[in-house]
Amino acid sequence: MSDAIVTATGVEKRFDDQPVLTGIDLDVRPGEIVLLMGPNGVGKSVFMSCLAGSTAPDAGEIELFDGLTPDRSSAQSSVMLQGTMTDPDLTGRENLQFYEDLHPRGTDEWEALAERLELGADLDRLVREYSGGMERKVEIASALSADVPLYLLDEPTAELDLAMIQTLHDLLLARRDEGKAFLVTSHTPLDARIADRIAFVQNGRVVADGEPETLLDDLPPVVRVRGGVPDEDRLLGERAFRRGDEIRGFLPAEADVDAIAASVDGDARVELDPPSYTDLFNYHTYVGPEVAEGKGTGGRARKPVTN
Ligand SMILES: Nc1ncnc2c1ncn2[C@@H]1O[C@H](COP(=O)(O)OP(=O)(O)OP(=O)(O)O)[C@@H](O)[C@H]1O
Repeated sequence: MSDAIVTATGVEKRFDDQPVLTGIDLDVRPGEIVLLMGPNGVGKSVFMSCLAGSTAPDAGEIELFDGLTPDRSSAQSSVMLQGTMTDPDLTGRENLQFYEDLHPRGTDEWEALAERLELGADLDRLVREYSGGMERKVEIASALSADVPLYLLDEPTAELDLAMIQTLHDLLLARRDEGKAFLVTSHTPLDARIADRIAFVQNGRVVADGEPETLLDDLPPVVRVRGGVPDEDRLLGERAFRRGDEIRGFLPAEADVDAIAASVDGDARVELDPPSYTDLFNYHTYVGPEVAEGKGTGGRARKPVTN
């Protein structure tokens, strides 16, 4: 029997006959941080708003806690949906107080959270004067101030600087250790550091779901080439992932490092490298197992990330 507090099965959503979600399956259990990753526009926010009860799926089922629908469980979860939480004509403090009053389990913990997020000095300014990152901090402090077992956070680290991302990670990990559950959307590989599980969304469904270490172990070998350009067809996918004069790519099953070394200039260094979270993101977003198995052409979408 599952102890999941979020169970999504076959969730579908289309807009104007344009399919966005084509059958999302996902569970979240108490005391875990689940990261929902995928490139821009893949449907992460649409799925989150289905879980929040603000968008109705066209098909599939969503159960929260003991068989509740999203609209009947809103008191037990706290939701941060991008750009929908603040009133620009109120100050940061007024926005935070409003959320405390609005949410059935709202608390005044937003004051401490605002300090942690270094927003304290700006709390009495109008939100319309805030930067994108400051507005995001108000949304984060609002969502986390409710004392609930489940938090649904849509791209909380977007627009935060690296130090703030670390602070937010610390906040989430501390609550996770108290048994709280988080579903967090992201396209920042850095966020994988705090994930107990990562689910990758592609073409409207979850294409990989597992513990980060397991997902890393399941990747094809990663090869790093420095100071030379290998024949591109020696690496998986249409594109290798370039950063300066360094190229990273995934090794096809039939290839070996020596074959790649033979295809580059004499001075170039070719070596296997342990996979990073960025490699993991690139693989599930831009390459995919169908390419590794020789069933596709790769280059799923847009540009790979290199940080
Ligand atoms: N209300 C709507 N009406 C029509 N199309 C919509 C609506 N909401 C979302 N979409 C479309 O659904 C798709 C998925 O959008 P969504 O915001 O969920 O992507 P995302 O994965 O969260 O992307 P990002 O990482 O950029 O936030 C997009 O093509 C978007 O244009």
